[in-house]
Amino acid sequence: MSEVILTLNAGSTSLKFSLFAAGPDGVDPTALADGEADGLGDAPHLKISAASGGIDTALESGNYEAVLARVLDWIETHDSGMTLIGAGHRIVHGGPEFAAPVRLSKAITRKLAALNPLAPLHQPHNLVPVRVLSASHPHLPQVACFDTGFHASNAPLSTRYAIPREMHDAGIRRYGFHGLSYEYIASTLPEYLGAKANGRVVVAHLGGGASMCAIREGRSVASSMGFSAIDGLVMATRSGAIDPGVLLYLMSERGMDETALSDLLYRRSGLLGVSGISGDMRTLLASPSPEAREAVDLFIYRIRRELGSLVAALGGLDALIFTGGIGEHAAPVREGVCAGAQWLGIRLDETANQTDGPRISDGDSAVPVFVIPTNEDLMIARHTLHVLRPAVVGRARQ
Ligand SMILES: Nc1ncnc2c1ncn2[C@@H]1O[C@H](COP(=O)(O)OP(=O)(O)O)[C@@H](O)[C@H]1O
Ligand SMILES: CC(=O)OP(=O)(O)O
Ligand SMILES: [Mg+2]
Repeated sequence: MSEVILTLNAGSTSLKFSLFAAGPDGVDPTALADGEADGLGDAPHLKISAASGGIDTALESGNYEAVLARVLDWIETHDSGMTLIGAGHRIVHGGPEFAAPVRLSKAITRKLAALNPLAPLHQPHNLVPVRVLSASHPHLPQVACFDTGFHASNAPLSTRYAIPREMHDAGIRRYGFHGLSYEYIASTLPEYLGAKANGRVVVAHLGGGASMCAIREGRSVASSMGFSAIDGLVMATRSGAIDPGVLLYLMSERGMDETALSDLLYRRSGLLGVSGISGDMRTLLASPSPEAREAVDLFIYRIRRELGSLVAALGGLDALIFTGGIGEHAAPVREGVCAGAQWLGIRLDETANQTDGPRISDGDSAVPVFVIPTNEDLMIARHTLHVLRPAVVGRARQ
């Protein structure tokens, strides 16, 4: 009978999940299965991949209750004898109060729901499976793992906006996101960098949401995202950094209110807004349209500039890492970034870049450049086990 952890990463139209066997103390949990329910808005579809046999099927209902029930049913009826001992959730925002992973209670879940306006594209969706599981499995321990948590090591100065102190004290400050991804990457650095793993590293997490993080001695020093997951780089449909004066102008001259601005900044901008075609990097790279080319060029240009800023925060650079769907698979994007980083002594190995690395810098490069696949789910499973371990061990002894 193997004890398993379910990890969940819920978005607006998709629910990604993985199952890990807990394993003995001190040993990494082992992946048993992973899956995704997508098209939850219109054409719900569930796919589970497992060595022991998965499923790939349309769903009658896209509501989270039905989807989660189906996943739990698969776990319970699967013949490998799995016992679910806990669920770990990616929760995008921990606000000023939560940085370390925490076992969820009703009171904590309510506090996290109060942060919904800070991450409207993520937080409300992240919390739906928490409530669904609390209702269907009231005794199953659930753990929240925060995307903001890894950046708790940022120096106070780097978290501050130049606004009145009272506002900073009320939580209006930089947080940073994609922390589970960065923490996982930081944990793999010794394998790729040896002694340099403790040095100054910039990681570019380039996916639907995109950000960059400066890491020193395995800890976050600064990030391109701030108070919300809009700041910094160009993203699939998010603008990234924008002069706040533009927003004031749109309010006064175009009568745009909070709802309209939120829709603009989160859903109609970024690669989609500039190209007018798509927010998907694969589509843009394959498109002959000049607007698609310009969107990709802007994406790359902003990464180059952010790289300079993060190198300044670190006082130098010992390694550059690409991760996330685009970072791991889009060779032309990495090529563009590295071509603009020659001033740092970076030299690309074009052949290695075409085959996604892992090492994509050549022998003459002053700074090694790697492609490292991220694994947010494993990071959630590690945290969840760490939080639950005393309870799990306690229960086993009863
Ligand atoms: N082979 C590829 N070439 C270029 N872009 C890719 C490739 N594979 C995936 N991507 C891009 O990765 C992005 C999704 O990244 P991912 O990290 O999976 O996103 P998210 O976690 O935000 O859902 C999409 O823009 C997709 O086009
Ligand atoms: C924080 C964030 O942008 O997350 P995602 O990349 O999943 O959209
Ligand atoms: Mg992601």
